[in-house]
Amino acid sequence: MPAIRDFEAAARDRLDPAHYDYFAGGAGDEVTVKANEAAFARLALLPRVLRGAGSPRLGVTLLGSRAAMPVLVAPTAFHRLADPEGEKATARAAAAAETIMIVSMAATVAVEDVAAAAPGATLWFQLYVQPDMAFTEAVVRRAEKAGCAALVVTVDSPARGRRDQDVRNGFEDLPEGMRCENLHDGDPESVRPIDMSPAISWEHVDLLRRMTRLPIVLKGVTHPADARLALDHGVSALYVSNHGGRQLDTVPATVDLLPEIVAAVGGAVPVLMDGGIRRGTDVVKAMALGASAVAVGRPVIWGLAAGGECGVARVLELLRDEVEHALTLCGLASPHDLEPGLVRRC
Ligand SMILES: Cc1cc2nc3c(=O)[nH]c(=O)nc-3n(C[C@H](O)[C@H](O)[C@H](O)COP(=O)(O)O)c2cc1C
Ligand SMILES: CCCCC(=O)C(=O)O
Repeated sequence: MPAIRDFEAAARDRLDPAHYDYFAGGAGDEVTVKANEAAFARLALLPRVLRGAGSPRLGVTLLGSRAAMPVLVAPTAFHRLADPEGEKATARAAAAAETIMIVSMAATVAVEDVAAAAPGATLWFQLYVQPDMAFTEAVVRRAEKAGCAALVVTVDSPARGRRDQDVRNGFEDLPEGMRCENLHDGDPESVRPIDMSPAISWEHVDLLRRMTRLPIVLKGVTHPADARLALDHGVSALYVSNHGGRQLDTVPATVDLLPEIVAAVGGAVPVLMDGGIRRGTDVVKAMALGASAVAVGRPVIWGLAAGGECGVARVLELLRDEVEHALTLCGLASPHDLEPGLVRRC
């Protein structure tokens, strides 16, 4: 299969339709879901020629974690709905691609088991701060102990997104035999439901900062004023995301938000982004507009549903090859050489 789109088609064929809809869908009228991809199509690339750049090198280092390419695995929930091995398969594929996997707090395999299944994988842990801070701390300790190298705190979810298609499908809960294995405090018998709380505030970020030595990445920032506030609260990186259009509908496309956030951050910390990346050229555009790296959510799930670990490995390899090819055609030796002049709005 030569493109991510083919994996999506294969995943649609294989998945229970309600599960496909859960993975593919978004909030409200899915304005943001569509906008994320459409925005990349509206950006044109203006390559340079005769630069003698040679073959590009794709490696990046983010918060002390090394990745062989600037494409990370975004945190996504419920991988066992796509493949029986679930997050273990994803982690093995991420390790093979030598990239970073951000393990979701809502994973269907415990973070300890994900780490054990993929020795050598670089894992970061995504956290939904729970109002019970003692419980939150227990989960953070589990992630630290499992060897996760950063804490990605998702802040775009003070409530769950309203996803009409899930309501129509009656998709409310995981099937028998699957649970969110990271939602306990060390006692696997006591898995709790995820509590999305509107009371979460900057104070919780400060508490987390004091709680752990792990670098904190704030995921789901879209407003430049919040980007500046995040710096005041000592975060190690920002992650521009609208949750793949699954939380607040009609938030702008993330790639369109990047320039303002990057300007607000002024190089103080790395800026990651996700939303709508389906091609190597999308990666190049986002990085030209100032992203230090990007992440992919649904493409990984399509790979997992289509072919388990091999499917994810192939999706990551495809993206790697496409980024390398796009950089070559832009006359660049590295993603670090990307700059805004390479992108035109059309
Ligand atoms: C099925 C699914 C589950 C997700 N689960 C989580 C999650 O548990 N935590 C989180 O921070 N983001 C979650 N996200 C959002 C992703 O991290 C990411 O922001 C989004 O998928 C990026 O857009 P893309 O799918 O177009 O690449 C989820 C996204 C999808 C599609
Ligand atoms: C309670 C699991 C949340 C998963 C999530 O973030 C999503 O479906 O977008």
